[in-house]
Amino acid sequence: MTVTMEVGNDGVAVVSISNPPLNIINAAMIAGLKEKFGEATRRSDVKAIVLIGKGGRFSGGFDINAFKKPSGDTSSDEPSASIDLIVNTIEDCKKPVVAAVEGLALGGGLELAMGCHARIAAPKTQLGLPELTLGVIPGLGGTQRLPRLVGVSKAVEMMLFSKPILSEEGKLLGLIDDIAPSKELVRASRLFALEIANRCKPWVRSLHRTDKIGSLSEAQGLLRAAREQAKRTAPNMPQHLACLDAVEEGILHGGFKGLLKETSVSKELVQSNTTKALINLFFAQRATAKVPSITDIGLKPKHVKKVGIIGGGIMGSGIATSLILSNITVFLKEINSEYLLKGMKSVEANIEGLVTRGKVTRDMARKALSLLKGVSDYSEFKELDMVIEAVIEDVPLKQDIFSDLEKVCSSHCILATNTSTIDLNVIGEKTNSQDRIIGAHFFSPAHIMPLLEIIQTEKTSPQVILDLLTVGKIIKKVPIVVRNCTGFAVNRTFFPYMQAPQLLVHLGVDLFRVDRVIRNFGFPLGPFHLQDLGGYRLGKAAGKEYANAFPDRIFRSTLNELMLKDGRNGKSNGKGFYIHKKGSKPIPDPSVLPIVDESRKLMNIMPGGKPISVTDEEITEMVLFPTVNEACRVLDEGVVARASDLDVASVLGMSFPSYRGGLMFWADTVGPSRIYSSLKKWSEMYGSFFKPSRYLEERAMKGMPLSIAAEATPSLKSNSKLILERLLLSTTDEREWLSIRDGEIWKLKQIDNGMLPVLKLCYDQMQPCIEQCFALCSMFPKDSLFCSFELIQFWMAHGTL
Ligand SMILES: C[C@H](O)CC(=O)SCCNC(=O)CCNC(=O)[C@H](O)C(C)(C)COP(=O)(O)OP(=O)(O)OC[C@H]1O[C@@H](n2cnc3c(N)ncnc32)[C@H](O)[C@@H]1OP(=O)(O)O
Repeated sequence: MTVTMEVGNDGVAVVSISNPPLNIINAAMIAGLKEKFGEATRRSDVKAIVLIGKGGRFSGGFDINAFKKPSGDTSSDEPSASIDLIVNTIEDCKKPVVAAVEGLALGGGLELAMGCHARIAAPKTQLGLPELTLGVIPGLGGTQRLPRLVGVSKAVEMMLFSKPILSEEGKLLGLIDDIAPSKELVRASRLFALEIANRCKPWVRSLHRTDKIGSLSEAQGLLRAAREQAKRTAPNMPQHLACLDAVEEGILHGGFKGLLKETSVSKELVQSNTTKALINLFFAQRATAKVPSITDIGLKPKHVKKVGIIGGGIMGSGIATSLILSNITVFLKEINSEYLLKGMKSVEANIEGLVTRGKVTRDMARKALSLLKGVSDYSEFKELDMVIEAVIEDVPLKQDIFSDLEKVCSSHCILATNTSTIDLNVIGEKTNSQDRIIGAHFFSPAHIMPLLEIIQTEKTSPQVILDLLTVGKIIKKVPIVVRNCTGFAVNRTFFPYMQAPQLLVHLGVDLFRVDRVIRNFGFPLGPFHLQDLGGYRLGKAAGKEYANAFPDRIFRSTLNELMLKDGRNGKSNGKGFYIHKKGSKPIPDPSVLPIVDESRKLMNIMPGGKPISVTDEEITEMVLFPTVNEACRVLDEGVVARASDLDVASVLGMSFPSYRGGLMFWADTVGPSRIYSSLKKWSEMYGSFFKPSRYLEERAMKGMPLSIAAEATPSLKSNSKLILERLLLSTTDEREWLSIRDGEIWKLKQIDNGMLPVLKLCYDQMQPCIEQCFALCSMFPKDSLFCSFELIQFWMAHGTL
């Protein structure tokens, strides 16, 4: 990480920031910038300054790692930077400063540029303030300068939706002063800066501008409407309203007061659980791209240009839509011309829907549809790079298709299936191509849902996995690579989520209450409503698979069968637990209650024949703790590489509320021991459905978080910082941890399910002791990685073991 300065003969100092790959801003960079700007201001040969980001990307913003401070630590580098760096050093600089912006300027990156007196951008540069997606607000003056540069309405839209714009739009809005081709960018910026110095161009301090704010009543009207919208669309995200408050403060009392408000609000938000949860998701999502033994072994991804899709139903047409929108040619195959036409029309309707919602332009839609070819035989399949089978969940049918594909496709063609439950080894049983068979499990609707579950068998080749991962990235999905098992990672983890509500209802709880409670937790729909969407035929087929695979923990409900017998198949025929009418919101259907009663009688599991009495909190826990329990098994069996993959999968695949950080992150905030003891109690009361898994029991007994993967422990040997993080310190009555944050060691105590810092220690002093401790621990089995805090303190005091 460096900040350098070069002064040219023209008297322009070019200050460059470099912190590859994204020039992320941190404390060292802030110090470097202050130093170079100080030098440039002092030097008499410098007339003007140009600020650039090295490596073709101006800056991805402030270092998000700095937001991961332990609770209670209110120090932060960013607030002081807002005044010290952006106002005092850059905006109030005695020499004009021009930002030469290329590639991207996001968050703190754009805020840095907005502090300059002008901005020249390369074409197609992304400009945005995405901080709200992380639970914080722009903290380097963005809430004040963006409204002053582009107007309140556009600024609020850009911040609340966290959607970047391109430099071309930025120029129209006044955020960018000029556009110059990448090669000319620095030269154009130098000239612009000199023109300001020579007073040929205005010297603008954007914090002082008011011309774009409009009248007070107009601005307040806009903010009122934005607040109403934020309350509706982001009810559990405090940062949305906080951001609007900061904007309003600046409008009412001036930009500088606005900055102070922004700073104080930022400090508070950084401590919030929402921020911690969203930051967990940010890093979890990035981690999914790194697959051990796949992405780290030097393979190069193959270019996938032509893909065949077999089946033009909801899934097939959704997948086709995703691919053609990313410039991949699709051959959609159906068994006859009638079904083919239906499939093609479905793709067109998907694209039209995206155009209507402003997600895709007419031009993009036309181009995408030109890449879609309908076929009813395999004659074009020889040329394909990949085929994705998306037919109904019928084992013999899928086996026949794969056997045909092996014959008609070239030997390098990837053979993927979109099955959501069936074992891939069974699907490929009639072929000799197991090395190129892979699961590509999309979530419905496939052109909208962002998750792609990639399933590898023990025979799938790493190249094939890498190629599908790359396709996933190209079509803008978040791919998680998982191992083959019934239901794979996502559906398997969530099958108890669909079953527990059924069990609760048979214990006498009202089904609509269950849905309401789960919605209040943050899911967009309750589990019964979700079952309506999937349909009861699909539910029955999937239920059979789980009953075969996991007979020890299945709840065999009669309700599904009775629903089908009553002619209810959920949304598809308008009748389920809810009444579904086109164009109106589904409403609870009271006529389903006698069916529920009949099922209750048949199952007869209410203790003493009487409905149980449970609180809303217990309902949430009885639905979600079994889900966490299954996630523990998925983790324990190595179906996913790390717990954070399940956080991403739960949010993107199952709509688990993002502000809770994902299933495993949330489970760790609840605490494994609480989850374990509740499940144990319920398993004694209501049976083996609730029986705690071995993994959960182990973690609960050791007081360890669920999200530390078991296989992570041996690799700790090579990284003493990580060792420290993982060293669980057991004392007589509390759980205590050591944690390293920004080079400092914190002793944390578990209080009210949260980890609070109670002591700061010196890392350098502690390090040799920890290494000795680890050397000692490594002589024992993995499970004995425990040592007491008192013992470490003793070593520290005596300097030896
Ligand atoms: C005070 C301020 O107002 C507060 C802020 O500035 S908060 C930060 C605002 N900025 C953002 O939210 C941008 C976050 N980053 C992104 O969205 C994407 O990284 C991007 C669109 C910029 C680039 O995407 P892409 O090219 O796919 O690169 P991506 O793999 O995501 O990132 C590369 C590496 O940089 C890291 N990174 C990206 N942005 C980061 C940030 N702001 N802080 C710390 N690390 C960051 C990623 O974790 C990844 O690290 P890894 O290689 O160790 O996994």
